[in-house]
Amino acid sequence: MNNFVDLYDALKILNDITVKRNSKVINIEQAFGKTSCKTITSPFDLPDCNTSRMDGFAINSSISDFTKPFNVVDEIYAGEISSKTVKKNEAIKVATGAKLNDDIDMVVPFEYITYVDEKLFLTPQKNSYIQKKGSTIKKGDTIIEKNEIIDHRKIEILATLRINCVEVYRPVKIALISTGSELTEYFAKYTHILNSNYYMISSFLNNFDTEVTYLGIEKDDFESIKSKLKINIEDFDVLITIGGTGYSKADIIEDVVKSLGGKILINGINASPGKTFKFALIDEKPFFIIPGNPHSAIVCTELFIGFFLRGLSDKNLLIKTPVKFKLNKKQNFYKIIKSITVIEDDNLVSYDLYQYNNKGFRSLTIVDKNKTELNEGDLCDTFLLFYL
Ligand SMILES: Nc1nc2c(c(=O)[nH]1)N[C@H]1C(S)=C(S)[C@@H](COP(=O)(O)OP(=O)(O)OC[C@H]3O[C@@H](n4cnc5c(N)ncnc54)[C@H](O)[C@@H]3O)O[C@H]1N2
Ligand code: MOO
Repeated sequence: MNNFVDLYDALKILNDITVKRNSKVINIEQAFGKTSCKTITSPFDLPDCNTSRMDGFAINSSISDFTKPFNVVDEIYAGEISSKTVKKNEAIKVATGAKLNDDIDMVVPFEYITYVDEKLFLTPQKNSYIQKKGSTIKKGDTIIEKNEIIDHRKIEILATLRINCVEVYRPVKIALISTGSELTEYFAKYTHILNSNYYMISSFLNNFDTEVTYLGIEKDDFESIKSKLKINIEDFDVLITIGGTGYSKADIIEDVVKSLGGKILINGINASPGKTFKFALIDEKPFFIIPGNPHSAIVCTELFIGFFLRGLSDKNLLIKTPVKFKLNKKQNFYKIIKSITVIEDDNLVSYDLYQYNNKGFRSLTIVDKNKTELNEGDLCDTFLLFYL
């Protein structure tokens, strides 16, 4: 009964789990928040030739005499290139973004020109105002790493590089099952307990790249739970059940996992809430067994499922923040607090959710197992979820 897995070992186990996910090719407009399944490199230098950073006159300063006037031989706009070569004291009127031939070594911005007797004089510049070929990105540079989550900044670069499609992982397909003979879906049925955990978990999962299928409520009964899992294992990447982790019912889930040839890797942890959380692999598929108690269900969903889903692409998931609350707790057990992490005086600090119900990172604060007393200002591991 007491072979709890240490909380940090449990997180490590979850971090090492990989999910086999199929891929699909999508247009970059749909790529925000998706995970690239390939490394993408640049097909060419960016810019692909020298370009002007300013509106002004492009010249070959090394052969020109600035005490003499300049002749304008051509005019070009952004993206255009001139067929002319600039000779001594010749200039091409250029717009920002115009392409420059190799003989041009300086652009004199419009602010630094004068006309004397309608003749154009240019003031030499310290800065060349030329963006060099390949200075932003070199051909072959990595633009997006394998397993990187694509954002709008990277999408802009992909578009500039004329890459309009990317291969990304399909959303993680998750099956969700509530267990408990006492549960109901009907809001008006007051004789039963409403399946509120379903709303919590499904809305949480919708923040990730997932496709969630709700498979309904099953009674606390070995055969019902077993057959529900058995017929669905093949179609999903991840399975989640809620409830039935406590001492009266735990055997059912454990027996179901064993009867399906699965292996329980986490059978309770030394943390509160979360003591009865379990995790198994069935046919190599991750199976999260979340406690039914709603407070515990929230914490376990955020920490274990959130950690797992984020861990599929992210590496550094925990940061240290000072807390703004105190508490006493029992030794040898971690305490997990639903917190809100905010910026104060340029630093992140974590408040107990019930002290600070406002804008900030939804987070979990992990109070170390060795502590019996936590004071304001003490540093704790913090798992940041999302900013709301
Ligand atoms: N003798 C002991 N009993 C319990 C212990 C213990 O150490 N010794 N641990 C407690 C802890 S900690 C937890 S957590 C719960 C785990 O219980 P289960 O996972 O088996 O959950 P249930 O018994 O099915 O339900 C508990 C509670 O939560 C309600 N519930 C369940 N599912 C949902 C749902 N989908 N939506 C809303 N509410 C739900 C359920 O009706 C019960 O009220 O065990 C303790 N017991
Ligand atoms: O497993 Mo219970 O989660 O300690 O609240």
